[in-house]
Amino acid sequence: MAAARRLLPRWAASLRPVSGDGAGRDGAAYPGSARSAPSCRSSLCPQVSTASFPQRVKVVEVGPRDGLQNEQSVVPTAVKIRLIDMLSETGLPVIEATSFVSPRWVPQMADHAEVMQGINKLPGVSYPVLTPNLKGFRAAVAAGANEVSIFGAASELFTKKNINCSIEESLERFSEVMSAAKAASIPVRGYVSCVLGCPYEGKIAAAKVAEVSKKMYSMGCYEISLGDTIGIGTPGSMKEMLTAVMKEVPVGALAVHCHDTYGQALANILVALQMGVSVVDASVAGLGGCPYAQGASGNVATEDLVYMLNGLGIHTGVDLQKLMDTGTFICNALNRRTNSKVSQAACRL
Ligand SMILES: CC(C)(COP(=O)([O-])OP(=O)([O-])OC[C@H]1O[C@@H](n2cnc3c(N)ncnc32)[C@H](O)[C@@H]1OP(=O)([O-])[O-])[C@@H](O)C(=O)NCCC(=O)NCCSC(=O)C[C@@](C)(O)CC(=O)[O-]
Repeated sequence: MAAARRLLPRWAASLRPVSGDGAGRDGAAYPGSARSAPSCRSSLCPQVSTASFPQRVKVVEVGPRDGLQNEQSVVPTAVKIRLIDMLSETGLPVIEATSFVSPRWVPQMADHAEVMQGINKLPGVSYPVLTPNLKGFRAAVAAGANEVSIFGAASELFTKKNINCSIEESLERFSEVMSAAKAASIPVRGYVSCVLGCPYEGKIAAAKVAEVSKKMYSMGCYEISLGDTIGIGTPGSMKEMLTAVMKEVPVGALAVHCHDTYGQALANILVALQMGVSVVDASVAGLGGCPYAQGASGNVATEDLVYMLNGLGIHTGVDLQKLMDTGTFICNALNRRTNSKVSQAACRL
């Protein structure tokens, strides 16, 4: 594997995976204020062996980008800024803020510069943005971005629909972004979409996912986020795919990004955790989808992910109650019901 230098964001050192035997886990369920956050009553929890789980998980919040990019009506910039500012107060270490893509392709993200300039960036929190090419990268840096993500896919047809080029061409564009990012000392995250299935090609071979992931990692991405874009995977296909990818990319550099279309997201994440993955993407209130994967529902709700991790005694640093309040804020602003089962239950109980 090529030894490209990877620029790590500031928070990386404290959140690298710790393959654990369970000893020394602090068990602090809700760092900060727990207030009325729902607790995992042991009588209701399945008897899961936590022996192979990481002690800490870095939760990457993608709601402001992955969530809002798919909204039909225009979300006011002020609402996006408020959402990000509220998320910043929850203890999340990474909040994907927006994307510097063509406004003709994704009109919902056209206010990317205003969002980046309007948010209150807290120390210790990273606010990455998507940049598909050099043009997007330059605009992102001009708007104050200090971390970016490039986004490819393991499917030719999805790549064409999403960023209008082949996989090979996308990698060429990404290498231009990588060079510019390296010169500017900006860390780059890499997404690989359609890792468990494609809306246009159907099943995607795990070997293809491993190949694209390896190429993006070899370019210097510090982390590869494996996207089940249409949420079609199961714990079985997740295990098969991760087994292939982990032969090419160290598990410490992998994240999972699970949409919940088929209701499999948490189960798939659990398998990934058992296999040593310690970075998980999620979207507050389960907002979102992908404009180029019709019918795909949002990412796993961040509230549900944090609830599950709390129940496993895995540290995230995220305040679940503040997260639920943020979910309520954005759902009210969008006039929609939350997709978070935890928030729904908390309202009923
Ligand atoms: C990549 C392009 C731009 C190629 O689009 P293209 O049309 O092939 O680009 P082009 O280079 O031929 O340029 C055409 C026009 O776009 C402009 N342009 C070119 N680049 C940019 C830019 N960066 N920002 C703003 N404008 C740009 C460029 O200047 C030109 O403007 P014109 O001269 O016609 O006025 C386009 O396909 C695009 O913007 N796609 C957006 C894709 C997208 O945002 N998809 C959703 C995110 S991916 C996702 O959700 C999956 C993920 C990450 O969550 C993981 C998962 O779930 O699997």
